[in-house]
Amino acid sequence: MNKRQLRKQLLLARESLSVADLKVKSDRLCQNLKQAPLFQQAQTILAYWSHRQEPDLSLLWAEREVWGLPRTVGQSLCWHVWNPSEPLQKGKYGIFEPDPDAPVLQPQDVDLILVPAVGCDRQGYRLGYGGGYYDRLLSSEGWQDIPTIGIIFDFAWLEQLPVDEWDIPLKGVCSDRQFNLTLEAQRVQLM
Ligand SMILES: Nc1nc2c(c(=O)[nH]1)N(C=O)[C@@H](CNc1ccc(C(=O)N[C@@H](CCC(=O)O)C(=O)O)cc1)CN2
Ligand SMILES: Nc1ncnc2c1ncn2[C@@H]1O[C@H](COP(=O)(O)OP(=O)(O)OP(=O)(O)O)[C@@H](O)[C@H]1O
Repeated sequence: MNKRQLRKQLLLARESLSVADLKVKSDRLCQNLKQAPLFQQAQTILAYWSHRQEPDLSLLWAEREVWGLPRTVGQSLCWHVWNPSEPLQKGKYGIFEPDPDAPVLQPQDVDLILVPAVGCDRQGYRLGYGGGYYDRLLSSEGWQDIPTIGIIFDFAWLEQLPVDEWDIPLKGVCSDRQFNLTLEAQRVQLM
């Protein structure tokens, strides 16, 4: 299957989850993240506001006062400081975004990126909505060395995704069933 067909199939499966199932799975996923040393040791974490039944990270908001949320600006993502008590506004694609006047986060301010995904594979490759936003971000100056964790429900964790030359593998994946660093990330950490 190519990326477009896979995206369609995985989005359909995700959007068929019941509200109750979505909550149970999202809360389990948040618990798995909370237990990961990478999460515990990170100060400033970039997250996302759930869209189209993505795992809902709400259970995490109480864990930190400062988060980073993205705003799409042209072809890029701009990251703003967000405190969970602050309101968000609907942006392009209907996704909730932070106030454009909120302080901007630079890569040196960031310890961890929680990357929303439609699917991930064992090597950490990611399928997104097809905009290329995270691929462009993670290939740009300053952003390459920040740990990245793909966030998905377990059914979207596949053996192997089709890979394009611009795809950059994530360091790990977290689902409602497990948190896993890729073999490559584990190898680099051991060195
Ligand atoms: N919650 C959340 N916020 C996020 C992302 C995300 O994946 N999840 N993004 C991650 O990048 C950025 C937004 N990226 C998006 C990219 C494309 C579409 C979209 O709706 N695309 C069209 C057509 C795509 C196509 O060419 O096939 C569509 O799906 O109908 C939506 C969001 C920033 N914010
Ligand atoms: N580093 C990059 N520089 C320029 N263009 C890029 C880069 N990475 C990806 N793109 C462009 O983005 C488009 C979408 O890529 P892809 O289908 O892999 O997106 P995605 O990872 O699913 O989407 P998203 O990150 O928005 O969720 C591709 O057509 C590609 O041309």
